[in-house]
Amino acid sequence: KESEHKRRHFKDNDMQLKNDENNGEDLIKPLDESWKFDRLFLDDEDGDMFKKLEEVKKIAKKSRRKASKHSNKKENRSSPTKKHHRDRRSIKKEKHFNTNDATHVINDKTANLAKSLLQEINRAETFQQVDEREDILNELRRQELITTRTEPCNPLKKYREIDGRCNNLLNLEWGAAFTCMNRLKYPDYADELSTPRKASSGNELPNPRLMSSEIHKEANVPSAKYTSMFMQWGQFLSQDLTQTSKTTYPEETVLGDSTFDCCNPQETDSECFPISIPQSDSFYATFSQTCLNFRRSAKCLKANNDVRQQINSVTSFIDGSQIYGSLLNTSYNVRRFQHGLLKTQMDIEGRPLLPRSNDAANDKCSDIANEKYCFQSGFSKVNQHLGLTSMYTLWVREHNRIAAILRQLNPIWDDEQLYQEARRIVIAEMQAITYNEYLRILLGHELYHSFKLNTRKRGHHTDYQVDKDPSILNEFATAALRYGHSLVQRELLLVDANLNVSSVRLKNNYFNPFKLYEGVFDSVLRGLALQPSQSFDQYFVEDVTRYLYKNPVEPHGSDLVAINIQRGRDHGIKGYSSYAQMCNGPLLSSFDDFDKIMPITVRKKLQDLFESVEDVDLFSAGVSEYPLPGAVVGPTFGCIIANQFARIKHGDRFYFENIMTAGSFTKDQREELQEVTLAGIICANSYGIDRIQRKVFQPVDEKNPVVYCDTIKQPDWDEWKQDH
Ligand code: HEM
Ligand SMILES: [Ca+2]
Repeated sequence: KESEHKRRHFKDNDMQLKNDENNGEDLIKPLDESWKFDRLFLDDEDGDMFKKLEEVKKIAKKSRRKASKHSNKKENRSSPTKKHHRDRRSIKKEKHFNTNDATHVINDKTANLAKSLLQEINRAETFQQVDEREDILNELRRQELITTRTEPCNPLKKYREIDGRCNNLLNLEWGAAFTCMNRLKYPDYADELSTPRKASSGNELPNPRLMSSEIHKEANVPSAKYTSMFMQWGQFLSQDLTQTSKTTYPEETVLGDSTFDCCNPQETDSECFPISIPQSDSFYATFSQTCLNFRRSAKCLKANNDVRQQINSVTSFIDGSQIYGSLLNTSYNVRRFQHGLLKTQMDIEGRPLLPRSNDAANDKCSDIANEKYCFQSGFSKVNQHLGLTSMYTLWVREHNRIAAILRQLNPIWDDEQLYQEARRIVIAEMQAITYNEYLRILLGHELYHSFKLNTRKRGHHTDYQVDKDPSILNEFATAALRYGHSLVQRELLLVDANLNVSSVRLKNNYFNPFKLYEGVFDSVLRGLALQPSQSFDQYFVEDVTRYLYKNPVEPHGSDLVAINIQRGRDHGIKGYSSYAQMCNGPLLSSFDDFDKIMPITVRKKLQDLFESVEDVDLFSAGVSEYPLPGAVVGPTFGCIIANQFARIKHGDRFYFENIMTAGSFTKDQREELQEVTLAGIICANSYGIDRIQRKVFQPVDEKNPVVYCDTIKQPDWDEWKQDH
């Protein structure tokens, strides 16, 4: 009787999805209350655990079969060539849009966004099947890194798996580390399967370094609206969500980037895809530099067909994986295994820092000869620059602070329970800051609300939606979220307790986090909160376009903008116009249409460089769009970003505002967490900061004055006393 009951649920859900497809109005339609996977288990607490696991497996199998049937159909329909023609035809058919600026572009938006989100739910199935080819799994097992993979999921477990598996109990690998990225649009490879995108005529696309130096020039335009803390949160968050793997195996990801010198003519690696520097280049030519190193992202072995996909080596969820790691062995490396704490070491003032790198000889950062050690965390880029390393430090401190509070409240909890409970709280705090503070500013009112990204205040909750695929979208990782590169400043300010200011130039300090040992943590955070970031626009600072990762013995570095453009082509990301159309409806059928969305100067350059409107790279045009009203980004990046954050909110079984799931907080706990702010976290974890503005992503002004830390609300941790 019970299984019949469950079957009925599944059937209902099929119908529900069909209805959803016909309904373009409601963006994310809540499914019927009875259709809550966790509830099937939670309602029946005495049931036999083994039977439940069997049930989960059966259901997962069934859904895979369904997905594969579905995807076969889809594949036929969207074979690259047919799809190509369809796109062309529809571009011709649609009307020109007759608006004057980005404000009007979104008028028609809600219905279109809704449609695109629903279409993607189907696409997700095409790209995200779990392929259990034994040879691949064996290879992964051999690496002995993905240890949790062979264990069955426990649907009642209160804590997330480190590798993100078992979050979605119907699709166990959705959002897990080391799975294929998802996509909004079918990839556009020159050979339709794998080779980097070319112009629609078959010719080469414009040179990425030329585009960078012509369109994305160096310019210093500080923002009046957001601080460097906003930039820093964006980068920190991006490292929780996505890291495209350069290698097929997890253990090589740290070193993968620079082990091949693709500019060396002797290098025969087939994955090399170097960027040539035009002879006319006014900067690199002075150093007789003719090439920038670039190696293609690895092909995802789990993809279910021959069309190349890329690998996300971290968990797609906001789950603190940059702190805790995305693989079990990384997570063990950073734990102290005592009182639930993470490992730390002390600065000269006796304040906690991240632990020492556990591979100083090979981390390409530590200077062992001079006894200077870089830091270790859950993610390999932690040492990239001082602002980033400080943000990581803040969160390791926060974890240990919470673990200590919990231990006081519940002295009987052991290391594992303290670690997991502190981790669960820290993740909730990161989610609260992201949805409540960060996205509100990034996306502006329209997109933020239409994608239901708001965190609800007191008394409210969210419902998990098992049909939402949280996996990171390639377009989000490879173009839209890289919007943040436009916000990066040349220098990082250090502001001491007496407001004396000094600065550290980015280009001279890549992978040079040693100042933290001297006790600059507080000064870095004050600097991030007080300094404006660069504006979001087509311009970038030279510290990233000429000196990226410059090492002390070289006069120049690489060019991040050229790399972003090349990366888009490497991943077969379609041209900008197809995303602009998907997001906003209006068609960009001639270059003149661009004038409504971005500066004329940019349009003219694009027109000079590109043969055809549909060839323009997504990253390049996306960063050039005018911002939406009240937002940082423009309509196309905004829509891709909102879409992704909707997926990892509604499609995360452990999202902190969910009720009726294995990992749900109590109502009172949830309400405490809903009010967490980054200002509060900074106050609680820095020894010398006693005042700060409440909204740290926005500059200090009359509406956002500097206030004393003790006036900033902190959660009431008594709610976590076990028998409370
Ligand atoms: C000083 C600041 C920053 C530096 C030096 C930096 C540098 C880099 C580099 C070198 C890459 C790899 C590029 C490639 O090989 O394709 C990258 C990727 C990326 N960056 Fe940044 N970045 C910075 C800030 C930011 C910010 C503020 C954001 C977002 C708000 C951001 C978002 C991303 C994303 C989403 C990726 C792609 C990750 C992936 O999936 O592989 N970055 N960045
Ligand atoms: Ca993550």
